[in-house]
Amino acid sequence: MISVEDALSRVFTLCTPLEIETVPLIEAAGRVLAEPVTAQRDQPPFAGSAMDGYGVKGPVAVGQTFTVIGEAGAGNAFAGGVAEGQALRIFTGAPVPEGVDHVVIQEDVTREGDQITIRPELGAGQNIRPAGGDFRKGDVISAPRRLRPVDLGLLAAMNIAEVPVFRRPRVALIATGDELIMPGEDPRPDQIVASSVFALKAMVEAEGGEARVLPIARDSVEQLTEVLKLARGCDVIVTLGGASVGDHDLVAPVTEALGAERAFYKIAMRPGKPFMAGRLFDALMMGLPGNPVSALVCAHLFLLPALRALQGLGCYPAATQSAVLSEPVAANGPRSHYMRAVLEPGGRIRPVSSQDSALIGVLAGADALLIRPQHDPARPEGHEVRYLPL
Ligand SMILES: Nc1nc2c(c(=O)[nH]1)N[C@H]1C(S)=C(S)[C@@H](COP(=O)(O)OP(=O)(O)OC[C@H]3O[C@@H](n4cnc5c(N)ncnc54)[C@H](O)[C@@H]3O)O[C@H]1N2
Ligand code: MOO
Repeated sequence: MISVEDALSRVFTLCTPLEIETVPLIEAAGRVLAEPVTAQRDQPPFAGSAMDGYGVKGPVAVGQTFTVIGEAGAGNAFAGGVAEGQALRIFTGAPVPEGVDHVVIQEDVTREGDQITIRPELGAGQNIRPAGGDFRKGDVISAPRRLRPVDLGLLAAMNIAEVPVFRRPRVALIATGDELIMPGEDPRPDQIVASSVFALKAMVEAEGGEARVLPIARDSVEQLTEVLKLARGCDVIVTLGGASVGDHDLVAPVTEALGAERAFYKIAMRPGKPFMAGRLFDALMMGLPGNPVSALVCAHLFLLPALRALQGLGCYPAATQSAVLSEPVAANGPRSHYMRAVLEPGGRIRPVSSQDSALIGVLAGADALLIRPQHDPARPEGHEVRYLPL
């Protein structure tokens, strides 16, 4: 058995960033920017009013009067200039014309006809946003970068209509087992519902991948072979179950017969020991254990980091955080343990009582995986530990 760290670095050797494609900005949410892009204009592109009021030449004093000579609004610039003693009725977002260096908010003036008088409440601000105060033409957005909603807004403001992004990884998901049915079917007493594939599909999509759920492969060499062949053309092939040593655990022999090169099998971790990875049909192949918690823990630790690497985000383990134990934990054995745990107020963490890897209900009730390193000794309440947020 190899360590989680060793397994992950071997997974990364199987990951090369996918090719770059150009997509319209409107479709770029969550994609990974592949090349730096530069702003096409200054923002704001002109010095503009930050308030509704009157543009004048300062300094401005209480009691001073001005004659209103025109109006400027957002998208409707005032063509002329403003001289001393003159005022321009101006609205938020309007360009400030030549001669105006101060916008007095309308609450601070009294207006009669075309005359305004500055009231005693006069505030201190100039209320003018300088040109380029947000960003300048040529400013660079660096890559790689996962595009968040605010990044799309920024790119739009920079007048960038399409962006270079890494192609989405295509991920085939194959549940295996004679006992499995799909949700909504009428199960026999000895059958169970294929559950983890639904969670995995959502995880893959949340990480920017395109998930293809293939038909359930029954426990026969022919069936599993047929379904695996449907995964040709995908970047990642994920099987669920059939990874262990039982007579019906066919993933290793069948993928090998199809030409898979296995990078490793069995990890010193709990749950998830029978995890395997390698290459099949030019794709990254991952054989996840069947127990739902084992499958999903392996996906957090290996599949999601691999999807990030394929999208050009580099080779990094899943991000962890720290908390303190709210109760003591016993010594850990030779496999690192990813304990289902709940986070509590005050930065504390508590492992739940049942750690059976078949219990998806327990995993759904947890919000963290508390990480116990291999051979970690017993730890008291208050000890600082690392965890993976779920
Ligand atoms: N003699 C040994 N037996 C087992 C070992 C071992 O080292 N020696 N390892 C155990 C560990 S640890 C795990 S984890 C499991 C993993 O086994 P498989 O990957 O072969 O998984 P299956 O046997 O196919 O299924 C296990 C369990 O999970 C259920 N399952 C399968 N697929 C799904 C799915 N898509 N959704 C929901 N549930 C699923 C399946 O019905 C079984 O109950 O092996 C141990 N055995
Ligand atoms: O590795 Mo198994 O995943 O402990 O149940």
